[in-house]
Amino acid sequence: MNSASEFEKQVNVSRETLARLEAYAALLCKWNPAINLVARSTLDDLWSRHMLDSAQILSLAPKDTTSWVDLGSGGGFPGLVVAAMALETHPDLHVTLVESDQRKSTFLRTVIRDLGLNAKVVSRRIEDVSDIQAQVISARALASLGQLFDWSEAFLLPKSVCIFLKGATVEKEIREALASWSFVAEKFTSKTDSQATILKIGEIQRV
Ligand SMILES: C[S@@+](CC[C@H](N)C(=O)[O-])C[C@H]1O[C@@H](n2cnc3c(N)ncnc32)[C@H](O)[C@@H]1O
Repeated sequence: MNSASEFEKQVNVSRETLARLEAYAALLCKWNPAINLVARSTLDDLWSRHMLDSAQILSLAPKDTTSWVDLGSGGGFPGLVVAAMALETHPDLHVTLVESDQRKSTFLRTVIRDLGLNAKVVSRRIEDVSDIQAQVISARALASLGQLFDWSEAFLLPKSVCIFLKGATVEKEIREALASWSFVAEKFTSKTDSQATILKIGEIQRV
């Protein structure tokens, strides 16, 4: 899938949402040579590898979700895609993107401003943020599951869920995380990569 129209066939979005995502894609392609937001080799497949991969997680969030934190957002995946789609489906949802790289943060703020998204960027290291909690915490391509739990702990509310996009090592990561954490995980096969798993995790507690 290398175009917005193919994306549209897989995800039910309005014309306005698709136009927002196209504007985001155009900004990403413009900025990418300078600050390497995504691997250059994946740009030809932007709509599947990045847009659809990110889009598939919004429907996993509880319907009443109003607060979402995306850790290590990089070029905005999945957080910016969630924020762009949420304007249509979750109008009260606010997304916080935590990204320590200053140039990537500038890019993220530019997209948020240009697209009018209900989102903000916290340009600090995740481990230094202690004043933000959210109902959903997401991350993609950031760290092992155990490290993600360590980082997510400060952001958790009593009923928060974590939605993490994981690769082929997911079972090993779950086994290792169980040494320090108890949790209930639902697994979903990714629509974009049969080797990838989306974890929706609740009831997270340190043991
Ligand atoms: C491999 S990239 C993945 C980006 C994006 N989530 C994606 O899937 O395309 C990891 C991102 O996390 C950021 N990052 C890594 N460690 C971090 C930390 N401790 N605090 C904040 N950001 C961090 C990096 O700057 C980088 O942009």
